[in-house]
Amino acid sequence: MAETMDLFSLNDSSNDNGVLYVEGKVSTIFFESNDSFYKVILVQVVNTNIEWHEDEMVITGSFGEIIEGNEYKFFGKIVNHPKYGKQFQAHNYENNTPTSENGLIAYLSSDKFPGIGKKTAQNVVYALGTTAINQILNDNNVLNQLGLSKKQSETIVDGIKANNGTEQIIIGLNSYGFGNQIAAKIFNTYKGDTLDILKQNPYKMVEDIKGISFKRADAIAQKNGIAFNDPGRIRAGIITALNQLSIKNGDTYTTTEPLLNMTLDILNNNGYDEVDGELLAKELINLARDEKIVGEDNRIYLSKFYNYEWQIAENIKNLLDYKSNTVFKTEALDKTINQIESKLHINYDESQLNALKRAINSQLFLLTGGPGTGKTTIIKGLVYLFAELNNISLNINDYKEENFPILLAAPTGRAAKKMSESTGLPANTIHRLLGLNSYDNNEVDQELEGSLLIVDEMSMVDVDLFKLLMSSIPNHMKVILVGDEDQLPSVGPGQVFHDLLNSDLIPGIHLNTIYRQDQHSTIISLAHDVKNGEIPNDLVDKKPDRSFINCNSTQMQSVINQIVNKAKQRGFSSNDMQVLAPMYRGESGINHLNEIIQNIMNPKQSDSNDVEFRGTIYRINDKVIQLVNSPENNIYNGDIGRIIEIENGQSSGKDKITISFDQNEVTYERKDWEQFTLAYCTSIHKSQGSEFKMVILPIVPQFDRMLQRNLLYTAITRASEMLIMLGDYSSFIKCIKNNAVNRNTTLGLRIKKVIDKTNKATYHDIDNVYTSHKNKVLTAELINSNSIDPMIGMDGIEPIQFMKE
Ligand SMILES: Nc1ncnc2c1ncn2[C@@H]1O[C@H](COP(=O)(O)OP(=O)(O)OP(=O)(O)O)[C@@H](O)[C@H]1O
Repeated sequence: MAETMDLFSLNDSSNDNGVLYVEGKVSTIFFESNDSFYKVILVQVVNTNIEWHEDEMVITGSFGEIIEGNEYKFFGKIVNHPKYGKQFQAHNYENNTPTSENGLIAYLSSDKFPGIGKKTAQNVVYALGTTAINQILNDNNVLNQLGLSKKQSETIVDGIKANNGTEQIIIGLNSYGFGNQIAAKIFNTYKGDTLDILKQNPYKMVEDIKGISFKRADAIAQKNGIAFNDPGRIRAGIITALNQLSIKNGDTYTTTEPLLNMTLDILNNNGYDEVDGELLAKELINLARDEKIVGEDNRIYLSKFYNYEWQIAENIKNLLDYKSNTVFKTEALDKTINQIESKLHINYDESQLNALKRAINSQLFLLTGGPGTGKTTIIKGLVYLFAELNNISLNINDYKEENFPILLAAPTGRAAKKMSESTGLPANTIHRLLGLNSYDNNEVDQELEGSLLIVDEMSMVDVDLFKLLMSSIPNHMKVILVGDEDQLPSVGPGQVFHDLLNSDLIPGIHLNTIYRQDQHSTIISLAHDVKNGEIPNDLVDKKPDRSFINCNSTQMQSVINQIVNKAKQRGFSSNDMQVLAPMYRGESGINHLNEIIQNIMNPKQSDSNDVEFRGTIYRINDKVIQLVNSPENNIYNGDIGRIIEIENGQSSGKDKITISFDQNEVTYERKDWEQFTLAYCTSIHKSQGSEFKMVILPIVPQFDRMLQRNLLYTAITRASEMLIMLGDYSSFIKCIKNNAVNRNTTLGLRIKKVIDKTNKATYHDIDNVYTSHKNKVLTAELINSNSIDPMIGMDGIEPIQFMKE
């Protein structure tokens, strides 16, 4: 039986069964959280079964609306708070304010229950007694025998849920063990229906609420006796599989075989019976009907990604269609660019001049090029050109009342800082620019204000963030997107910059001449060789700025030890020096290398206040990296900081680590320590957007699955002065030869469809969801697969069922 059902029977205090309780009148609410139900209250104790000799007691827990002056009964345990002393931690509670029959009748016949008169209310109360409300909440069928009309029953049930339900819902959520914030999220999503949904289809939460995993829903469902082949379970399995596949592969869509394989993996786990393939195919169709997923040709999308790609394409079209009143003539441009060249002491080359002139006259422009080809130089030139031509002051002190009209942004804090340093103007992360101040934000309320937007490090922008960015850009704003398309794609799904460039429909330029290179610098030319798939003859030769040390995995520890020790002796700080590796696990993986380097760069001192978290030791002065976006703290995935304070929990009851980042300091409680890790060695993915004086790059056969050209290219291009490659020569060669397969995305296709006037198809009239692809989707691929029954979905399903209604 559901746990919530048990809870409601707690009203009878004879049922306390040794559970500790405190009954009392609430005198004050000390604290009430804004984003959860957590409260700290002071209660005048009336009755309790714990050892308590004082009149008052502090009680904490998740409560709905607590009314001062009302009496409640709290169930829980005594805890000893290091600062505040003994408190009662409640996991459950009930309103004890006595309910008389007359009071209940007056309540049910009040205007909260339109259409219910005194007589009907009496009817209900006389039949069910003073626990009527709880009984109805528990099972509204108790009203069936009372001769009420359907409408009357509905009014009573809905009214009780709306008016009285919160308390019961929160108790119910407490009993399922949800933390405060997630409980508040669930309640705010389902309101009065919360407990019904948890009881009948907890899997719905997987579709609706970020942070509820399939496993969590499975555990609740199991308690509530929901069958392994329940449609809700299968749907949630499919949605979870689609999500996991897009996270794992970076794709915006998948195809049947991987989807079905992963769905079955998820569903048939935890000792559950095997789910019948036909049921799975049926729910796939239902999900498409409910517009949770979309099928097109042989592709299957989460609706979100399908819609995002179309929306981005339409936003791009709107920008490109915008007819600006001011088109600058070539002579005017030449003259102004000349002046800027003198001011900045630079002579732009032909393609740079071309980039400046075309970008300034385009509403949307793409600028790409490898390292040192002048992207930053052009960003600065464009800012000056735009300001000069539009008579705009670049002195931000002149903008006391109005916003600065030129917006500069990048996906990470570090990249934004670099932009700001090179232009002398303010730059922001894209999250900050859009005012996204929480992890869950997926809507932007306001359009951006300004006349020019330049975004750098575009290769790191995923489809979610780009959709948000594009939807907040007004059509009159000029947009310049800058990046290096040969770098690794974004961590999140999509390959936006690659798709924009390859659509061939958006104006743009590819800078090819390498400028940041003197006679002694060979790193950049190596990067360009790698990018072009060429194996340089001198890859392993010792150069003034790079070297290659041949070693195998077992020698890695000793080699890294020697290199880092030597670099330290030569005055390199841990900020100047960055070890980059592709994977976390293994002898040459990030975790192990971090341990080795931590011992050299920040060894244990007799008085160091070390703390441990999941096998990693942290101490003051450790270099650490943020692993998730935390817009509320203005800290983003990939930001590097240093531990400046460790508070050991003896005095406060909570362990805390304070980290200083470029932009600010953040204090993390132990529960949030998974948000960062040591950063002496970081992943190549996370190093995007950053540059280091010395890069140490171990590449070994153990990294096999990751050995791709864009990985090596990204790593090499992080080094500004020195590059030390070590490991296995043939693994380096494998990287150069392996030009990574692109991600599965269709943004380019959407852009072509939306922009290409000859092709009439648009988002709104594409009507090919599963159309006629039954055979392709559910037979050919599956028959080729040994792991799946080739007849999945074939029995009893007609092609018409695959069509969107
Ligand atoms: N036309 C030019 N003449 C002389 N020097 C130039 C020219 N263009 C760029 N440079 C110089 O080349 C160096 C690299 O340029 P820049 O930093 O703009 O390249 P980038 O493409 O942004 O590189 P990265 O992506 O690695 O940051 C800079 O020192 C810059 O001043």
